[in-house]
Amino acid sequence: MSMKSRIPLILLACGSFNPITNMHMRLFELARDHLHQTGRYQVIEGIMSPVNDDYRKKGLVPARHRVAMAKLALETSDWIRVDPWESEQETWTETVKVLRHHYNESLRLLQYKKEFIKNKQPLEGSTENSLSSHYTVLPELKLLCGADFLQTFQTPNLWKKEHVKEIVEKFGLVCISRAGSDPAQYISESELLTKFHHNIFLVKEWIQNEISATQIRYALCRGLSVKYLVPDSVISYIAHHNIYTEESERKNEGDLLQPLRLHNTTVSPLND
Ligand SMILES: Nc1ncnc2c1ncn2[C@@H]1O[C@H](COP(=O)(O)OP(=O)(O)OP(=O)(O)O)[C@@H](O)[C@H]1O
Ligand SMILES: NC(=O)c1ccc[n+]([C@@H]2O[C@H](COP(=O)(O)O)[C@@H](O)[C@H]2O)c1
Ligand SMILES: [Zn+2]
Repeated sequence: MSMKSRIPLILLACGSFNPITNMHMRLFELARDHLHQTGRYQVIEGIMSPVNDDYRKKGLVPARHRVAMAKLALETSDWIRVDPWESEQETWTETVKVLRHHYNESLRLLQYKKEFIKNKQPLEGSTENSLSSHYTVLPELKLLCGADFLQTFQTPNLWKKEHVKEIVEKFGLVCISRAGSDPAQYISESELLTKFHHNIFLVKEWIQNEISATQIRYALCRGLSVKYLVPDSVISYIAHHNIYTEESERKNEGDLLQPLRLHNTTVSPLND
């Protein structure tokens, strides 16, 4: 199948990125290679979506810093970008709603492109960038994650079952192996994941790279080097703004994650 006749695909990674590490960027490269090797897909874009501050994870520094660091790190990529939409919402947004947002955005862009091709002239409000990828069929959007993320689907009150269903049924998952996690086992233990396993791509990383953002923050707090684990531009940004300190590490200490607060209540939210 030629690249042209393949299904265009966008990869979306949601997470704290506190801070972005080289491994976060590797996830995209590994996923793209894997999907291209299936012979069915052409990956046209990668989107990294740093979580909202209201997620309340321990040590989570302000989103403006996490977005700025991710932008610096991704300057060397010609296909992955950071999208601040999720981080700019008033509160934390459930991941399925982030997927819906980006899906609607790709739909809007496609309609715009079709109009453009029909009229052969730019429409109002256009940017050159918005026309950069030349697909004319609706791309698929898949959630990109590490194997530990898949494991969290089993945590009580963290995810709504109907959301997990929508993610694996409507969108799909690309999951990269991570030491200590066995994604094939999580799938086999879940009736829902087993039902939609054809839409879950498991990617084995043979060159294991156990970088963790938490360990990076700990090293920074102790004044240790994180060179070659995080891009130099990010290291300079962290030093310049003195982002990771013992004080920043205490942020949200003892707080419940926002999804646990929301899903623990018996009253369901109105904006489902
Ligand atoms: N070394 C890794 N191997 C595979 N997946 C990873 C790795 N590091 C991060 N990921 C994935 O990247 C996404 C974002 O993760 P996150 O921002 O939590 O980074 P992290 O390194 O896991 O940070 P933390 O240690 O704070 O949890 C998640 O889907 C996570 O599974
Ligand atoms: N119910 C949900 O939609 C839900 C629950 C828990 C985490 N998440 C998302 O998963 C990601 C987890 O990030 P961390 O691995 O950094 O904690 C975040 O983007 C967060 O918003 C979503
Ligand atoms: Zn993590």
